[in-house]
Amino acid sequence: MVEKIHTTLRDSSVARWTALILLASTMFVAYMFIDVLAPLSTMLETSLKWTPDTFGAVAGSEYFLNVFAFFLIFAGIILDRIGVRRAALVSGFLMVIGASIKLYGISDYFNAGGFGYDFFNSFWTGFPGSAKVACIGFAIFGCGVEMAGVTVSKGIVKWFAGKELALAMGLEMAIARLGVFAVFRLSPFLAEKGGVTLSVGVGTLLLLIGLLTFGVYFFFDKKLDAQTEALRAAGDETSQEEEFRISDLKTIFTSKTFMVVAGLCVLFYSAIFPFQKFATGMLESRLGMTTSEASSLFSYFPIGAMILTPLLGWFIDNKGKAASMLMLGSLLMIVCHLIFALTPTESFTFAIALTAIIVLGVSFSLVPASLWPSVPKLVDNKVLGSAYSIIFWIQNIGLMLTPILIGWALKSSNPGIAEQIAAGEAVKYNYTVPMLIFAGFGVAALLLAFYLKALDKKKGFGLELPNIVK
Ligand SMILES: NCCCC[C@H](N)C(=O)NCC(=O)O
Repeated sequence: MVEKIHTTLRDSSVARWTALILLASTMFVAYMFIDVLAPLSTMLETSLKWTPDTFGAVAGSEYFLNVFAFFLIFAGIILDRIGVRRAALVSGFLMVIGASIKLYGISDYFNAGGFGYDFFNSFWTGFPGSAKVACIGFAIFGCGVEMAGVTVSKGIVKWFAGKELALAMGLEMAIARLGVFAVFRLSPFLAEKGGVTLSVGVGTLLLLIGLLTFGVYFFFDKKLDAQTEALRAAGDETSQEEEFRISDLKTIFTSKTFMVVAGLCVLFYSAIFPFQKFATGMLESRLGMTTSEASSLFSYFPIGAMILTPLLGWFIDNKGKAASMLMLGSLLMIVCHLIFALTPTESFTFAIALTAIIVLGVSFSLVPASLWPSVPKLVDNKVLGSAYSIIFWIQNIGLMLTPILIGWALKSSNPGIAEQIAAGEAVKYNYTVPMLIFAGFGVAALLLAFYLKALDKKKGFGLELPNIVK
């Protein structure tokens, strides 16, 4: 007799949380790689001649193909068509390939005249060949990491919809933040031992392990799909999933509320991720610290977010209030960036810097914890992958342009400093203008958060309501 299945892996909490850990482990190493060079801006300026604008351009290159080649939009469509497990593998491969190219660009072998060195240094000579190769690699890595982000979000909805969705998303982000903490501690340590190549080399190796973790997830996902299919065939699962059509994308682009959420996302994140790239340099300059000390101090930023994001996720699952949290998160961000920008040097102590970093970490948990689980309330499940990828795409435009803008603003507001550093003088950049720009993004995000709350009240999407259906 064939046993009839009434439940799926989704109904087992052990299986559900194991699937989450597998997905989140890859994001842990991916987020490590994103910021592997972030604490090393000073070292890169002396070893590879990367001035702040070069450093900013390399940081922004992560998003280049996603934005200009519309890769992220395709990634969402591909995801909605081929499903979570296959998209996870594609994204994992892209990350490993891109990271390997970036590693080659900054390697001693390349910079001692290795393959391609002459070619990459033969044009646009103001931008080092090492930075050009690093940009190509980071742009490919960027396709992988953003596709992984969309895939993991859809994967979590697949396993946790109607259950602990915001908590699961919060935990996934917490694990990713732990990766940022780890890299701010590990990268300067490794760079001191074996140069920037060792830091990036270890990051690349970890990504390979992340690809294997996605490989293990593949089998979990396959089993869940087989069980869900069996339930459908037996008639226990009533709602047959509708097929995704490209024309469905129109519903996303024409949703005003969705576009407001996307606007808020780009403004908020433009003042967070690009800030991470410049924070070590800013703290070195403002507190007169070494790279390693400044990087260790900044590592508390993701730690605050790591602890709070799952707790806030739990709160949103059970009590709601996501739209209000978006407002509070934007407000806290403005205050912190203004502290970095405007506190006079004599008052900008270690304690003030640490407090502002921790409060910024709180802001960095309030917004992601409330923003990402709100997306399924705004769009149909069949276009969810595309919806996440469109938000990420809009966000990526900001993440690409902001480091370029900040690098340029830093150089322009400090005339002559790059030349003095190149000549070996111990001078520091002044970060006031870049920090004011970050605060400006926060102000715009706050205004949109107010508007979103009003829209939700009028249209009733339930952004302030709990996720758990009792
Ligand atoms: N360089 C940052 C990559 C992560 C961007 C990604 N699109 C995202 O927003 N993830 C959610 C998060 O809060 O980390």
